[in-house]
Amino acid sequence: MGGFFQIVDHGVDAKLVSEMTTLAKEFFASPPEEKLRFDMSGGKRVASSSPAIYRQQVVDARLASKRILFLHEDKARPKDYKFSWGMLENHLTGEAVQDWREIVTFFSYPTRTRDYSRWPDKPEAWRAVTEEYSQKLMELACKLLGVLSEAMGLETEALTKACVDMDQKVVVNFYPKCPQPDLTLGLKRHTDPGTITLLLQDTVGGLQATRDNGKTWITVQPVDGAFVVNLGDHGHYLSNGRFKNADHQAVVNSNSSRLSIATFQNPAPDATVYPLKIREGEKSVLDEPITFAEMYRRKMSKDIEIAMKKKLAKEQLLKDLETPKLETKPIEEILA
Ligand SMILES: O=C(O)CCC(=O)C(=O)O
Ligand SMILES: [Fe+2]
Repeated sequence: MGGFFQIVDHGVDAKLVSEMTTLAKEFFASPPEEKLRFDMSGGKRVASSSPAIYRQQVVDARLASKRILFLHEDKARPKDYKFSWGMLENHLTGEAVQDWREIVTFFSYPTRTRDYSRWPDKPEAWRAVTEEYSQKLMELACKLLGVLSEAMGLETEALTKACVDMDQKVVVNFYPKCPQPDLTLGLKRHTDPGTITLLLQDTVGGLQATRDNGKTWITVQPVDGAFVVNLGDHGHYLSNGRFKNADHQAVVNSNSSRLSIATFQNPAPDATVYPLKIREGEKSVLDEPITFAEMYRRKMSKDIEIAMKKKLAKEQLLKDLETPKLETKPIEEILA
């Protein structure tokens, strides 16, 4: 289905997986102040040497506090509750950010870049469990990349090597129950930028894939103990489009909250992005080799462009609705 497959018997201990989810649920049940200590909205890695980035983070954290308080203070919700909380503005485009989710992120590889001060220290066991989980998932991801390399007719290490010093980021997504789920999304439609993603989802379900450009969406049914696997843009380019970068989104519902843990395997920022093999008669999906950082920059600016266009179209529509319509007839009809 649309670029996803699920793996069972993957060798990651079931106990480790259940500890990881239990601790994550405990974290999201903690008070907003506690969670905000680890706010990473904007997805930035903390660079302590860069005061500009640090300031940006403080601003983001304040914005996000509104978001989390809205979510948790039921008392503050008016009776005729409308979709009102997600209206944080993207400071670049003015587009409303409407994802109905909270996230916590662990930048876990390369290990030398780990900043434990940004890893939640509560629940206490979480750090050690996450360390083990991220290591096991790194191993599993490399195994999968080995199989995929062989499927491309390359040496087992080909895809891993192309990542140079592979990055890993663990993102824990918590989607609270939503009173009006049809007005929002847990996570807007996207493709993951990296090489390969391993997702652990609970039994609620909400991940959806498409293969007809968003006309229909198919739910990726939860399979107990399985990892949902998809390739990202980098995997797509390296395979010259043979492996699809899965187009997906997450929906929310009014009955229960949902938890998913996404482990993203990305190449190093300066790794080269270019097909590893171009089969006879095929054209390269890329005009020239670029770095992963450049690939990511292009993706982001394209996303911003699309968001801007949408915003302009919306504004135009509102303007059109305001202008009274004059009846128009061809001149011949009027003169006839
Ligand atoms: O929660 C999900 O099912 C999807 C998560 C996802 O796509 C992501 O974090 O990139
Ligand atoms: Fe994703």
